[in-house]
Amino acid sequence: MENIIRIAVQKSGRLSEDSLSLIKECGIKFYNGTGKLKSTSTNFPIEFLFLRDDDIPGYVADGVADLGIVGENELVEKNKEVNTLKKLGFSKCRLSLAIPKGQDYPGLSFFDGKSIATSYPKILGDFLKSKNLQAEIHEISGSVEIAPSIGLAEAICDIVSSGSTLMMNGLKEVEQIFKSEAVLISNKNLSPEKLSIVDKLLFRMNAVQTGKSNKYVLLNAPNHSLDKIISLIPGMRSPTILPLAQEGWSSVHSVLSEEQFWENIEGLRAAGAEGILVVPIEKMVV
Ligand SMILES: Nc1ncnc2c1ncn2[C@@H]1O[C@H](COP(=O)(O)OP(=O)(O)OP(=O)(O)O)[C@@H](O)[C@H]1O
Ligand SMILES: O=P(O)(O)OC[C@H]1O[C@H](OP(=O)(O)OP(=O)(O)O)[C@H](O)[C@@H]1O
Ligand SMILES: [Mg+2]
Repeated sequence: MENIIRIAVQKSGRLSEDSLSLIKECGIKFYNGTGKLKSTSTNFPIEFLFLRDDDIPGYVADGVADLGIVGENELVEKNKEVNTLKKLGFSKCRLSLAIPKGQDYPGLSFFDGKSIATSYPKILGDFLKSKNLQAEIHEISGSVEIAPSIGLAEAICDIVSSGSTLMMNGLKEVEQIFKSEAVLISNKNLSPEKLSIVDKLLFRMNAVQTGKSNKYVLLNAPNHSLDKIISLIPGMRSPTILPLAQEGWSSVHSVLSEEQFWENIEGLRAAGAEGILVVPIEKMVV
């Protein structure tokens, strides 16, 4: 079917919730009851396939799905020919080398001649090669952190986020070899009809992302400091200035990134701004 796109998302796991929230925030409605592996939106030409994340790059490369949401770690590991359309800013983690807590770590030479358990043999293999290290890679599909304690390997290479899984298993992180976040990928040969639907989806995703990274700021300021305040929070085109009922004061409305807000808050207060409100933005089209 040409007038509908198929997107592959993780069925259940670390990517699922944020992937589905993003799609819902784009105003796309669908049903995803437990156990249902396929679903069609009721208000956007998109069909969902709920899959294991390992299979998503391959399905998108083969054209079974037109789009997919997957971690960069899985994408690079599977080494499939797809386009990466967008970083999505969630499921941020890293792939790291870790060793038993009590071991001395002299640097990367530690791994020469050692055995390393991992679910990411390609990324690890490429890293070892780039450092001219010879190590034996033991590929296992999960619970990698257990490997050293059961004598399967002397070190591991696995996903780390907070580091608590490593700590609970008596390991310490010694090298970060890859940084990852969720990305939107697409098949390389989409028809013009499908590309036009993908463009509409990207437009919505950009509006959601831009909205999230910006804030709507309202404050009261004495009129004599308006020039200073406008220079600190210039906004999209320029701030809105409305007179307050009290003579000599104005309300200033502007849009700025959260970082800009924190960078400028002292300056705003020093210029006499008060009653400062910071409001989240749901969608923003620039
Ligand atoms: N602790 C974490 N914090 C943040 N992101 C993570 C974390 N663990 C994994 N991820 C990211 O989420 C992706 C999916 O992780 P998950 O643990 O759900 O995978 P899985 O167990 O292989 O799932 P599946 O059953 O779909 O194969 C990973 O490939 C990685 O990109
Ligand atoms: O540094 P941390 O915050 O502890 O996160 C890292 C852990 O998270 C992931 O597993 P997950 O909990 O998703 O379970 P899984 O083994 O089922 O993939 C990953 O495989 C690590 O084991
Ligand atoms: Mg998986």
